Amino acid sequence: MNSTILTINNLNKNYGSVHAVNNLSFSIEKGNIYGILGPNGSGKSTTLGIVLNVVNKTSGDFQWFNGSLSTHEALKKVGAIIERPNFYPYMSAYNNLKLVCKIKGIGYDKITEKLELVGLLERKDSKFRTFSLGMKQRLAIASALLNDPEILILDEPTNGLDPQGIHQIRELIIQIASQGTTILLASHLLDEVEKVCTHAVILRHGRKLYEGRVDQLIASHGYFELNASNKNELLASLKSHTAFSTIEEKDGIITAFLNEDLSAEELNKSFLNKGIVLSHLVKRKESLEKQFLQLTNNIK
Ligand SMILES: Nc1ncnc2c1ncn2[C@@H]1O[C@H](COP(=O)(O)OP(=O)(O)OP(=O)(O)O)[C@@H](O)[C@H]1O
Repeated sequence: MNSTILTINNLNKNYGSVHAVNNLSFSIEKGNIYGILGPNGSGKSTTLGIVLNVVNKTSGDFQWFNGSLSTHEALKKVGAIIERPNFYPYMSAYNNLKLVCKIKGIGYDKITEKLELVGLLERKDSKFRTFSLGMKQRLAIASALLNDPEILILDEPTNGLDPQGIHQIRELIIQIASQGTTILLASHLLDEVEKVCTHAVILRHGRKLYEGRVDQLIASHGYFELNASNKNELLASLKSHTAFSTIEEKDGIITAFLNEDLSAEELNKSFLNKGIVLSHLVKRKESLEKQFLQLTNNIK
């Protein structure tokens, strides 16, 4: 069963003449891993800052947990790392987390469990300053999880890390999600979102270019864009066709995503046999990278 963690409606943020977030709407459902993907300056951090109440919005609104709680109360169920981890360098990992618990007013009982989750239990007595960048980031994740949040928010979680550190953080994010924590991360790396996320929101100049499942964006078998004068018959036929996973209708065009190989000729023939005459039929197959580049470079 789905439940909504966060809904953003027509959100805008202006910094002087810079429209950093432009009429942005999307929602986050429980149990998924969301990636906000976009090049530098596309408004990712600003969006995260607004929903975490550290940046003031210009207009629009957002709602945590269907509006059942005040933003202040809701944020107690949110774990977030939006800046470089800030711990005391000469204090141990364990004592740093103890301090976080004190500040947040939560018990110490989760510290060991979270250190183990991020693979730092053996290093719990080491001073923070002796940690690699990747370990520091993992400690920050442990810290953000101390109160068992419903959702973990990460801004560019692998920035600056070496390949091994990047791999560890990505695996960790997937593991945390598998235990039921919803994840929202911002990244400018397409392959990161592709590898880690189930869902993506793609931004450019603060505007949403795509929202949906990553596997549909990848659409490895491609997809058809279709139309017919008898649209209802076409839709019904597509829905009963086993080759398609998802069927969407937008701006008068039907998009049908393939879950197996099917040529345009075969599809056309099977529709003709059913008496459905197509007015539009295009098969598309694009790599996520190509789509991302198209989305981020070409669309105004
Ligand atoms: N405090 C600020 N004052 C003025 N302009 C800002 C401020 N913060 C962000 N901006 C501008 O808003 C736009 C969006 O920035 P934002 O940091 O949200 O993007 P981003 O996608 O997170 O990029 P990056 O990964 O580089 O941080 C950019 O043009 C940026 O210069």
